[in-house]
Amino acid sequence: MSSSSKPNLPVTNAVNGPPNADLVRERGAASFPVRDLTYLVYGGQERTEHLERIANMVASDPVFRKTDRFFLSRTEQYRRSLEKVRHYKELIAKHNLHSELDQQDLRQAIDEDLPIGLHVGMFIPTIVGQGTDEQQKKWLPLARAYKIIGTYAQTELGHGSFIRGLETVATYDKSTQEFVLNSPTLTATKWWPGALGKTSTHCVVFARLVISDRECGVHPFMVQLRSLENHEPLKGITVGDIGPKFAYETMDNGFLRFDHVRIPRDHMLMRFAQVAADGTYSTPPHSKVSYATMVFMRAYIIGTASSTLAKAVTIAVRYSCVRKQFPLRSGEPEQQILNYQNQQAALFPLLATAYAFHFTGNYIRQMYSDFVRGMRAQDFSVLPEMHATSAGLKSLTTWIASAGIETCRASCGGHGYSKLSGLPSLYANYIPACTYEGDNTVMCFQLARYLLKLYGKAQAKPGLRLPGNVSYLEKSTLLDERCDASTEELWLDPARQLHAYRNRALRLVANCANRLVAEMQKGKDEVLAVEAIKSDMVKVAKAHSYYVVLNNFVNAIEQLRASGTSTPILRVLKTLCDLFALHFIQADLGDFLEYGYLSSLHTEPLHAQIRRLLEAIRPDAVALVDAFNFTDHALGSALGVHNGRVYETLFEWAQQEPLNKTQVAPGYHEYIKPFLLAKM
Ligand SMILES: CCCCCCCCCCCCCCCCCCCCCCCC(=O)SCCNC(=O)CCNC(=O)[C@H](O)C(C)(C)COP(=O)(O)OP(=O)(O)OC[C@H]1O[C@@H](n2cnc3c(N)ncnc32)[C@H](O)[C@@H]1OP(=O)(O)O
Ligand SMILES: Cc1cc2nc3c(=O)[nH]c(=O)nc-3n(C[C@H](O)[C@H](O)[C@H](O)COP(=O)(O)OP(=O)(O)OC[C@H]3O[C@@H](n4cnc5c(N)ncnc54)[C@H](O)[C@@H]3O)c2cc1C
Repeated sequence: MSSSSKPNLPVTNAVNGPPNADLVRERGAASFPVRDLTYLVYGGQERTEHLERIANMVASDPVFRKTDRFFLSRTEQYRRSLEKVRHYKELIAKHNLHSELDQQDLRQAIDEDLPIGLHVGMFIPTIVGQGTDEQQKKWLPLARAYKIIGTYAQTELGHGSFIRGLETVATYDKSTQEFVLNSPTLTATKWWPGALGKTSTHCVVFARLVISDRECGVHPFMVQLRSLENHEPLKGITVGDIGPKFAYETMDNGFLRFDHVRIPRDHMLMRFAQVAADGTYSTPPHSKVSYATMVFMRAYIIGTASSTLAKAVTIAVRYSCVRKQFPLRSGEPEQQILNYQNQQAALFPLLATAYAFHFTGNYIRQMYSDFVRGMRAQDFSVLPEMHATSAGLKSLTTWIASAGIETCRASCGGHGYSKLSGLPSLYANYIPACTYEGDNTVMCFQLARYLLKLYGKAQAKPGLRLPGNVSYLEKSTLLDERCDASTEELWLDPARQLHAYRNRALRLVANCANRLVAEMQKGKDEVLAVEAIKSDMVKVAKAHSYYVVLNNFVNAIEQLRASGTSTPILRVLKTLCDLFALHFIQADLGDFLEYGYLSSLHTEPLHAQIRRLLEAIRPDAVALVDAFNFTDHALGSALGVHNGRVYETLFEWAQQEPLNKTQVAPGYHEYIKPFLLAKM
């Protein structure tokens, strides 16, 4: 064999050998029926089996392979994702997967940021939410059949968070009944929208509507960007990719400029606000109704925090079961690293959180459906609650999931740093969720503002009834109450756990409100007073959102109990719920100690109970991650493979590294050989 053409490495087929014995043993020792928990997570046996059929179909299809993704250039990754889009469409036709739900299941199984994500997730929902019946009739069939591909173009170079600051203008020309779209400045350039750069033929553009020099605020407009014949940009449109990013290589986030581009009047999405032919403007029934797609997307993002964190935890827990370091005493076998308390303390709260967020996802989905039902009947009364709650939960869940993935990566030691662990790319592709669809901090201000307002109302009008999740704001007497969990057992009482979270949230709201007043008494107007309490507002929003997550977890377990769920499943869910509740008190202990809600009388049993919960979860840890039911394809990780053949898989996958294609390194002749062979 020539020394430079082929690697001198053993050819292994060891990845498919017998499963790792430790994993097998742990799976055999679970305290609950794993399959039943899987059914519970995915909505029943039938639904689980359906999802499995789709996941297995995807996992066995070479077009959807992931293992070589780290060796592809950006352009190759983009092309590959387009190939996946084409195949996705072929499979829909071949397997008759025409329902929205089937297609969602298929995309979820493909598990990649495809350049049709924005088409499905925001372009179509905006037509549905903001278009008139005629507009929907015109564009939805084309969009659903992928005869047009669209995106959601709102953010600009100069503004993302401050939507009212957008600079793109749509000026109504009464004489031709057209809007003239223009990007008057460099900072008016649309910047960031996914799939805008190279893929989309159309987009919904958010622009400030101007009629006869009158500013009418930001509205959505349907604009064709590229020819449907040859994909060339249309006249007056400058469009392209924004260049390299932290990750997200499969997505062509784009820029877009308009040079006096004309679109017909009926291309403004006019379900709520209208411009008549003569230029008469009718205002929408709620000033923020055009922001509804963002609310939808935030609700969707909350739902995905659980599955993303669950993936990271699955990888880390399985690997920690296989990985061994150090005997406890000399001569003894080495320990699985999952036996170490520190490893459990890092991973099990995240495992508990993945389950907690699952129930938060269910909750927000239900809240969103109720909200949409109301909106269809022109009832916008739930919008403020929906907006504030989803803004807060989107922030909390994405922050925790992002930090959690990194914790999982670090807990896998050196191999966690390998891209083959799947964790670096999971992290890099997930973290923009803290920024897109509303920067998390800015979103927290929205929730805090809502809470402060309600608190003020409740103070001004005793007896006022507030909606369920915020009803604790009515009860200022709660502020005088203290924790009475002075034993480990008492800390397992859900009522006491919820009391602690409610008390903390109310105290932070009340403090913020008091500080606001104090700032105003010092002479600041309300705007500047708010500026002086902004970091506290973030804490308020987080505290309330923690309470909502815990409350839903506790309620979900109660409902499961009432519906006859088996004792072993209830027991393990209760243990997870307890760990979630107690871990996040421990993590923010200062909040609870600062105002004397807790003292060392309570913190000692709290810490002790947490240690007991970690021990309780240990024997079920593998079963609990198995219950998430991810395929190896979905995890894309050599460390998280179901059969636990971690080292074999790592070794085999590493052989694909292009540097290993030759025995002698590229560059050897130019750069290494000269000094190696130089005369001394
Ligand atoms: C739904 C459940 C799930 C169902 C599952 C179904 C599955 C469906 C399939 C989906 C498939 C999807 C695949 C997708 C894969 C793609 C992955 C994601 C890709 C990334 C997408 C990223 C896209 C984007 O980022 S788009 C751009 C997003 N931009 C933002 O979010 C900007 C953030 N800024 C704002 O929202 C606002 O400007 C804000 C809120 C910061 C301030 O607004 P403004 O200045 O106008 O208002 P204020 O003066 O501050 O407030 C006035 C008043 O209005 C209230 N308010 C503000 N916003 C809203 C709102 N949205 N709704 C209601 N009310 C609002 C505000 O609170 C104030 O109220 P007051 O009472 O006066 O205090
Ligand atoms: C991967 C990715 C995909 C995206 N996809 C899309 C898309 O498809 N369509 C689209 O339209 N957009 C998209 N965006 C843009 C995204 O929605 C915005 O970047 C996001 O809303 C944040 O806005 P910004 O960039 O203006 O941040 P900025 O608002 O400039 O935030 C910068 C910092 O300033 C702080 N800050 C901002 N305002 C305040 C304030 N009032 N008080 C205190 N602090 C403040 C923030 O907390 C943050 O720390 C995408 C972005 C990314 C990263």
